[in-house]
Amino acid sequence: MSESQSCSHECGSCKESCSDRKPTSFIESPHPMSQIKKVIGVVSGKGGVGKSLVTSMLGTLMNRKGYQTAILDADITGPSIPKVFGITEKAAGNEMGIFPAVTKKGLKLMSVNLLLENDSDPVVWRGPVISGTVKQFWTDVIWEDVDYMFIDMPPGTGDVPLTVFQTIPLDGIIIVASPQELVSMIVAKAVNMAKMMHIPIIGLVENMSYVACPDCDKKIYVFGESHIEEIAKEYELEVLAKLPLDPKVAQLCDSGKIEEVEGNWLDQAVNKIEAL
Ligand SMILES: Nc1ncnc2c1ncn2[C@@H]1O[C@H](COP(=O)(O)OP(=O)(O)OP(=O)(O)O)[C@@H](O)[C@H]1O
Repeated sequence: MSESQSCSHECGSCKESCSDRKPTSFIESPHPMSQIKKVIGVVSGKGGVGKSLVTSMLGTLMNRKGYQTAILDADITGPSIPKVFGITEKAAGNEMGIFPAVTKKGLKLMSVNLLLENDSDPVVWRGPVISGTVKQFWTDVIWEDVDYMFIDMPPGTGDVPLTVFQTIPLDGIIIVASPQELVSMIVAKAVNMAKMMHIPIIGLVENMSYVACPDCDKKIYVFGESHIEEIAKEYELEVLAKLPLDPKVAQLCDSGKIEEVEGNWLDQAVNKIEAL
């Protein structure tokens, strides 16, 4: 019920129970010189499942299709995006803002590793400082003319993913999981967090799903049969891809050449993103 006839509509001064109270939005505006059309978060319930790989491959594929593409590396304590693209130079900036690095094929990137003196310097920062840095990657970086921005989210459901969900207007998220995670409650936590925050889930990607035999192409399910279809059904989500564990892909990541990746595993995900 509305508090009184004399409601000022300034919700900060009214009681929590007031029915006219509007939910507080923490969404931040990007830099005034930025133009960003769609923003997609790439999320995982825990670390090391291939979230950065999926982010980099999706960025590469959208860029190959002719879209202006960017990656914001929000994984502040475990940044891996510059390395897989072979970027070693530091970010430049002036009084107007910070400029993202640009890869060989023209993808724009921002990561904490572009700001640290040495790539191996640890980020020993408190949570609010880490969250503040992610926010600044959105507000202070000049993201000119971007059709699709992918955000490599920090793993889990903690403080920093929460900040990203609250401050950056995401058009949707893709959840990446390994076969082992799909039999645990970890994926469910990521799905439920997105639902709580009203962020649309574009779909699920299973990484390290199988190994293809180099001689006969037979799929070997090293971690047992996949459970992704059951999870997708339970949460009414779409399965976008099943990525193999592929030594060629690992080698491209290690040598900073992810933009040379081949394979059509993520085609369905790309189509879904284009249709957003
Ligand atoms: N399908 C795959 N085939 C080969 N190597 C892979 C595959 N997926 C991931 N890797 C390798 O596994 C390592 C971890 O992957 P990645 O950095 O993408 O995980 P992550 O989920 O982003 O981890 P974190 O959240 O800890 O940053 C990387 O060295 C990557 O090259």
